[in-house]
Amino acid sequence: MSAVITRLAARGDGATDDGRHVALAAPGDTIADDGTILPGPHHQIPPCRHFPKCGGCQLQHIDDETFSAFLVDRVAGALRSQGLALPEIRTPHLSPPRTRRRASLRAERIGHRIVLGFNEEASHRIVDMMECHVLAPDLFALIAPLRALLGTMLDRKKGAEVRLTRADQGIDLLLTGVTADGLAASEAITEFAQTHKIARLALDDGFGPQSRWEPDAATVTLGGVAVPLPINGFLQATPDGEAALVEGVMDIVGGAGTVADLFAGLGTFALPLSAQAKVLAAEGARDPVLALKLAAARAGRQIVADHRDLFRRPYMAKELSRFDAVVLDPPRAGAKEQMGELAQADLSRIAYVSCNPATFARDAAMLAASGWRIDWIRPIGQFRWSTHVELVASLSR
Ligand SMILES: C[S@@+](CC[C@H](N)C(=O)[O-])C[C@H]1O[C@@H](n2cnc3c(N)ncnc32)[C@H](O)[C@@H]1O
Repeated sequence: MSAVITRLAARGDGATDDGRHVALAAPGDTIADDGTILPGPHHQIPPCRHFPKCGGCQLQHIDDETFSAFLVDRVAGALRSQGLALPEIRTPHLSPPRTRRRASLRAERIGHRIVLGFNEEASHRIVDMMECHVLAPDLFALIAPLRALLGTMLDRKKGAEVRLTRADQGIDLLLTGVTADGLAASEAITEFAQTHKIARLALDDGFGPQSRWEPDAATVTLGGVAVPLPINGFLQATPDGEAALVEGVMDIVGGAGTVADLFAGLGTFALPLSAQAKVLAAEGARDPVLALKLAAARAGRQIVADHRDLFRRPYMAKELSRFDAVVLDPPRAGAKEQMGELAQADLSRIAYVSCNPATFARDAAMLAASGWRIDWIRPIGQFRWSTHVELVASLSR
């Protein structure tokens, strides 16, 4: 019996109403008796030759309308599984193709060749990247030259990791698992960095990252303030994704006079907020806290940066009650340890930014049990064509 795909499952497989999962099928496709996928109106031709082998994208075979619906479904499904009523779910933001400004790639020597790219889907094998429809052009332009550079420093037995992040001054590169001893290696690094106008090139051979090239201190501008960019510092994946998240957060807590920004990183939200409000920015990693402190002081922004592990030492309800509003943007694990105190705080507004709908829904259910309600949620598809879903949510009481 042929069957029709009616939705996408969480991992991106097409699913029928009777629970059959079919890889690479889109909603509206028909599955013939012999398993052939007969494309429907939402099935598009994947733009990249590496799809579906490359683990960077799982959903290039669906159109944007279906990708948006997938993001909404993932958020709604997570809320339902916690028994939460569905709030208004706003139209998702989708990052356009070729806008990703940070990426973590793998490299390996195979025979005389250096292969460099994302891992294959569910595998340790690397897809040697010849084109990419998600990386921004300035990041992709470095792929071929990086193969040549890695050829001079990659050990035959070991793989390497290549992290690229766009700083204000150019691309910030971190190469992990390579050795570059001796004059020839140093000269190769300098020549590469000069030729490609690299902002910083750091190497980590197992003893921590060491900067080998940084003619001007690398910075990233957040909320109009240049912040020193730590090696391997966290930035939202795309500039437009960051803007959509900041817009959502400002919408929720914009008028507040005092705001606590929990899991603040380099100040993606704290810095724009500090143009009008006094901000407490709490963050568990030392380097971003120091960077934000320095940048805020130089710019005369009213930010107190607190180096604090919010899993082990969450803020107490009494401390949070001093603020008009709270912004939180925890890692994928969510912020369970902080929720009990947050739920009890004398506050009326929370902006919750999440990179994991499941932990967001769990945390929101803890808030809902104390009388908080979710006003609206906007899914954010920063990782275009991937199953990675982010969101910004407004909670109040
Ligand atoms: C998703 S990032 C968000 C950073 C920032 N809000 C932004 O948008 O750029 C999560 C942040 O939480 C921090 N973090 C992770 N575990 C933490 C903990 N236990 N306590 C405090 N911060 C933590 C990470 O270092 C990271 O900066």
